[in-house]
Amino acid sequence: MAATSTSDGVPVVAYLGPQSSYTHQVPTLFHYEIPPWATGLTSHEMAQAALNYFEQSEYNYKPVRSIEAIFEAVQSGEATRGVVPFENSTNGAVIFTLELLADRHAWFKDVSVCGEAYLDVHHYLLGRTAPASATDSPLISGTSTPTPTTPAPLNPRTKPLASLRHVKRIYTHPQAFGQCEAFLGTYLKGVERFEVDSTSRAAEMVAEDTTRSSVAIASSLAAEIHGLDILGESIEDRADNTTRFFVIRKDVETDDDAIHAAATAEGPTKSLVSFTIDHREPGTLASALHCFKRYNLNLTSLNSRPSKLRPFHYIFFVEFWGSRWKDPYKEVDRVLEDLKGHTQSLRWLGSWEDQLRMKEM
Ligand SMILES: O=C(O)C(=O)C[C@]1(C(=O)O)C=C[C@@H](O)C=C1
Repeated sequence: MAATSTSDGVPVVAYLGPQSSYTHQVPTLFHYEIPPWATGLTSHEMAQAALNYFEQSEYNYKPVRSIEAIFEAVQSGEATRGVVPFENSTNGAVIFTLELLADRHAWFKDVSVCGEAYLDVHHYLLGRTAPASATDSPLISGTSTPTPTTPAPLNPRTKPLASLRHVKRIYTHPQAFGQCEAFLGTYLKGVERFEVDSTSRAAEMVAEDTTRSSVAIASSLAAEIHGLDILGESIEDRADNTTRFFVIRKDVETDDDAIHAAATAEGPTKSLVSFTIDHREPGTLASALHCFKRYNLNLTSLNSRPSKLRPFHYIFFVEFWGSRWKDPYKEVDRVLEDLKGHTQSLRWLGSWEDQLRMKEM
């Protein structure tokens, strides 16, 4: 990772703490790609190896409390890079990150996206096994019963590994709840849910719960770190559950080395922009999007958040093929120029190597 250094000369990477969150397990924390020592390891083995690797590595890893704190650490210069979740293949966009990228008050005006990473996410149900009297009761069947409101309920992919009858509270990150609905709806229906800042924080809280009646949805690594029992494994709704993370940094526009590296890199690229439009006129959004078609720049994602300028007015986020730093035919340059004529506000939010297309090469 080419990085400017912090005052002691060691680059700092901010992630969602405490240790063992999924942002902590992103391979990007090493070199933007899976390191050679991790080839062939399962994600759990890789995460374990990663923790050991952190000790001797040339980066300082800084766990922070929230996604917002990752942006703050990068904007203030406290961290050289930050790793934030952007979207999940089952549960969609991570709105906390979109909200921060919307940056309505220009608090993070120097922050941009400089990389991405995809991580297979397998969730575990962590807690304490039930006292003997409760474990005596049989486990429930594992098939959801159709009801008038849910005529075709999702069936979970796995069964609990132990009785869950003693469970009174479930803790996790809101994104993880959305990825495990079938398991929760079948085995923990009606149990009170508490949203916390990260899956690893959820595991930490459950480990501190002396009543032993709460559970966390977190990684297998979190079970190990917090000494929790695994009450369910691979409880995500879909086996192909994947989260895409962004790597963020500050001041790329004045980093000649980074720009040179991006300009000479061979892989496919992607960029992200945000804009607002006056969408009271028919066709304004279509005209803005048509700019990308004019320069043959494929769109890969479209998101929106309320602009908060007036009700039902939006900030749109558009991701597309191409890089501001590797733009021999000036398509990205020209699309950014053309967009100015179709938007009220416009911000380029980064260009980076497209890891999805890299895998296909
Ligand atoms: O809580 C964590 O462990 C995170 O890294 C956050 C996060 C997310 O926000 O998407 C990351 C991956 C999973 O999709 C669930 C939670």
